[in-house]
Amino acid sequence: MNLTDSRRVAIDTLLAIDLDGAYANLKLPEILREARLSPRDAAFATELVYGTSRLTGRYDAIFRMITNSRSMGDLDAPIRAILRMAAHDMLALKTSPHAAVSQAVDAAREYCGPKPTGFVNGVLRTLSRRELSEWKTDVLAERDGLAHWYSHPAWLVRELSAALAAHGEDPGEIARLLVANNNPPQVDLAVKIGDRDALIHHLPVPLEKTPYSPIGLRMERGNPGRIREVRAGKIAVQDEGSQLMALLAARTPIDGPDEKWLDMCAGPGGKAGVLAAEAAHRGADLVANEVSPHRTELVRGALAPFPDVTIRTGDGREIGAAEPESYDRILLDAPCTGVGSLRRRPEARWRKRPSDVPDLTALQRDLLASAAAALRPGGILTYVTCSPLVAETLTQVRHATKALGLKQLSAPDLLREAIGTDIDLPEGAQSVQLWPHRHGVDAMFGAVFTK
Ligand SMILES: C[S@@+](CC[C@H](N)C(=O)[O-])C[C@H]1O[C@@H](n2cnc3c(N)ncnc32)[C@H](O)[C@@H]1O
Repeated sequence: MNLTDSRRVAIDTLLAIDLDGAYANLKLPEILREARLSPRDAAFATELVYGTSRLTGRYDAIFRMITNSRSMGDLDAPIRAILRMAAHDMLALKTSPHAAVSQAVDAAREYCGPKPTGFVNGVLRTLSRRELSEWKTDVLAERDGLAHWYSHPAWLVRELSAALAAHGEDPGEIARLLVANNNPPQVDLAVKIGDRDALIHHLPVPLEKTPYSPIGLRMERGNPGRIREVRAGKIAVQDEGSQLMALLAARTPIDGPDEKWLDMCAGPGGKAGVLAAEAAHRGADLVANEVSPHRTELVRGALAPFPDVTIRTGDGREIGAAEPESYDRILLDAPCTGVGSLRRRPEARWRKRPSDVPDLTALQRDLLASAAAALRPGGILTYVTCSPLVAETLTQVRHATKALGLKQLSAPDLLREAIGTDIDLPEGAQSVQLWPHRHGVDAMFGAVFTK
């Protein structure tokens, strides 16, 4: 049996991710376009790429056991990709060991010549002799076994456990969180223009209402691009957690005028779309600001149905000084590690470093100071991250109240009262921290302040 086209596509994509820092969601479609696979083979290649990328840490731990601690980094890149893919083929997709091993050996020969075929064959045969549950017991018993088995960097597991505890959750839930990070998310849609209850019956794919967001629809399967309203920008693909944060920013009641709104870090324009729809209903003017020119163009695309929004490129850190006390309502959806949305980006967790955090938290602090200065007294500032890490969330809230003198409002109460969302959150929490394993959404954080 020759190497199948779907496995060749998977190996090429895994190599590009490993060697060139490619993103699976961009590279795979490019390679699939050239390969012209049948829809079924394309789906198989997609599962191989995404599944292998998500569970790389688990498979590497098993290979270290089989090879007496030989590091995967010492192997040639194609052999690394082939072994990981074959492990996923066998252990997760339940391809027969005979077929999976023979495909891997063919692949090794095609990519690297005959020399490594014996090694690949031997390692995979050893892997196939034990059940998944037996490997699990052994890997979990290792130091950092939880991180290895659930395929996350060990530092990140420590940070996520600390975040669960700090946000009032049970840190014993960490394994459930890691499992949820390894499950591909459903597709959520936000209805920006139109009535969700009327639309749900007229759209060409089966949809349900999201459990928490009053503007959300959920698709378990299918291609949102088939929906005309999605192509027209009236409905947008957006995680339900992000929808809730945008609604929190838009609907928190305010004393006095409510006319000038700012989205300080708007790219690529997801939450700005929700804000624009709300601003249009309520006669407010929205400024959508973004530092990166390329991402400003994405905002322009996302806001095409809302021509009244002012879209501009600029550094949010300068707005406070340039436009002091000018805005009634500000959303600061801050640049962050993004470790709350690991479900979406299978390779992302391996690219984050603990050393990324201090630069980001410094930027977040500067943006918060600028937002606080740009807010008029009595205005509303909503601080959001797609990360639950303590340094990016609760530490920044403390900074906002202690150093910047902002007053925090209860975001859980506001979710209930202003958005009508009854969501299970820890008793006494003042901020909202959502979790994939608890709420089925990205781990978004939101805190609301006034000054
Ligand atoms: C978390 S993303 C925002 C996501 C967006 N609100 C949405 O819902 O689609 C953070 C954005 O902040 C931008 N950014 C980073 N530094 C900035 C700065 N100094 N001023 C303004 N925007 C900045 C990044 O380019 C990125 O687009």
